[in-house]
Amino acid sequence: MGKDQLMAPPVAVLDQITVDVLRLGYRGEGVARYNGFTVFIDGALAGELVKVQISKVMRTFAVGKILSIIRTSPQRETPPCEVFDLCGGCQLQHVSYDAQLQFKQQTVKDALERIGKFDSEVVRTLVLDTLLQSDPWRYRNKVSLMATARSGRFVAGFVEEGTHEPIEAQTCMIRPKAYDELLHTITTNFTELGIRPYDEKNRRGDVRQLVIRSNNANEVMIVMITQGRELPRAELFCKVLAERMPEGYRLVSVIQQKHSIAADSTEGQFIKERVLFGSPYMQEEIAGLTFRISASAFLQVNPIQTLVLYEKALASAKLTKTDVVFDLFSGVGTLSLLAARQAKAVYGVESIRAATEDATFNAKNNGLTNTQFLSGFVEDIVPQLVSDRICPDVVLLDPPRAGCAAQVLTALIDLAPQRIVYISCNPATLARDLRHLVDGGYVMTSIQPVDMFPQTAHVEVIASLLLHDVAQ
Ligand SMILES: C[S@@+](CC[C@H](N)C(=O)[O-])C[C@H]1O[C@@H](n2cnc3c(N)ncnc32)[C@H](O)[C@@H]1O
Repeated sequence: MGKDQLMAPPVAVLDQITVDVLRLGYRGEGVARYNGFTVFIDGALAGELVKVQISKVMRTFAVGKILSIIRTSPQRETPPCEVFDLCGGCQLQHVSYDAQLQFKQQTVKDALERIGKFDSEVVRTLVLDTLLQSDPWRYRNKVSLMATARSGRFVAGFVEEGTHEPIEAQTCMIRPKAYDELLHTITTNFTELGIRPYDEKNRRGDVRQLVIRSNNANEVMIVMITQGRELPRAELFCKVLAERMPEGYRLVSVIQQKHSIAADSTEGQFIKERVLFGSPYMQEEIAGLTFRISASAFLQVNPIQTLVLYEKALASAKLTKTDVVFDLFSGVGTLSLLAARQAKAVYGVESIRAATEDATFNAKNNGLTNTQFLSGFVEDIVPQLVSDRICPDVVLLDPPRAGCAAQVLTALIDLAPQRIVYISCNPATLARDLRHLVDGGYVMTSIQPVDMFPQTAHVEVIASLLLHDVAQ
């Protein structure tokens, strides 16, 4: 049992205390100690002295709100976004960009030491500086917005932290400026045509979530996640929207994704998709290849940093024309096809069927004949590949935040590829999985944080590993 768990909390709700902020926590919140007890303070920066009012007390920590900043950090900046304090989208707009990059590097180091139990000296030498984005604003090519009704108007926005409540804002500093006008057009159009937001309380209405995606050519896909029924006047909605696109933008696709929403849950379950306008896909150009992307398929959301991420990952993979590659969690085959240009053969594995179909199409469309994409869970497909005696020289891994299942890592250790390049969006699960691989005979050669999500506390990491025998 930790020391904190043994002591009675030295603070109560509404107490006012003054504390030195020691560091940022992994969500970007300030972390302080008060009489040996941990206090988390949103918006406080390391090195600041802050007066705080306690808002919540738990057994091992308390949460406080800043009343005043007595000593201000030189890293503090004025957030340009008017709703920064409310919105759950960004956590670090109040931190200078240099300090954001350092914070992300430190988050990765902390996870490797704390969760992976790696030696601090090893971590210090392996974890490189975070790769920056030269213009760290308005980078997203996709936003997912919650819908609600306010005073008879249709409203859609990022949600307030810890709630399902969308925030109304004139603009958002991490999406393209043209999305402001586009969103205004969509929501006005919805209101005028009687397309209603889904109401969680009485379980009525249509659109629960609105997804806007665009590509390098400013072509736009709109996805409406709705409950079961057909959308009223959908055809007219699409026609008006296509006519009123922001200058330089073109509507290429409007999709309704129907979800059932169970009576005892707010979670929806995907039922089927209906193309209301244009194509079921959008296109994107990445490093000289063209990709088609279905509405339900994953694509990296920061196109500029995606190039940096893939270039670094492939440089670490050191592919040659004799290498057989597994690209696990392959999405629409972006990394697989880039790898296929340098390797003998690439096997991609992806659980979303539409994404796997996109990947197969993309390979053919780009004239790459040395790839095969398998639809299913990595946990099921990797053993099948093993039983077919297909052994990789190199494995690329890019799982979701949960990381890799232990059985997948164990299977990879048995397969013993010479190199593993693990791309992760969650340092905690990465650290856990690296420990598994290192205990299984791999040596970490570099850990490269990449800033894919400026202004947020999220960090992407490329971990490169060599089989121990090769590393010797
Ligand atoms: C972080 S994305 C990476 C996709 C791709 N590498 C890219 O850069 O676009 C993770 C992908 O893994 C898929 N996925 C999630 N869990 C999976 C599993 N257990 N087996 C196979 N694919 C899975 C998701 O659908 C998603 O496409």
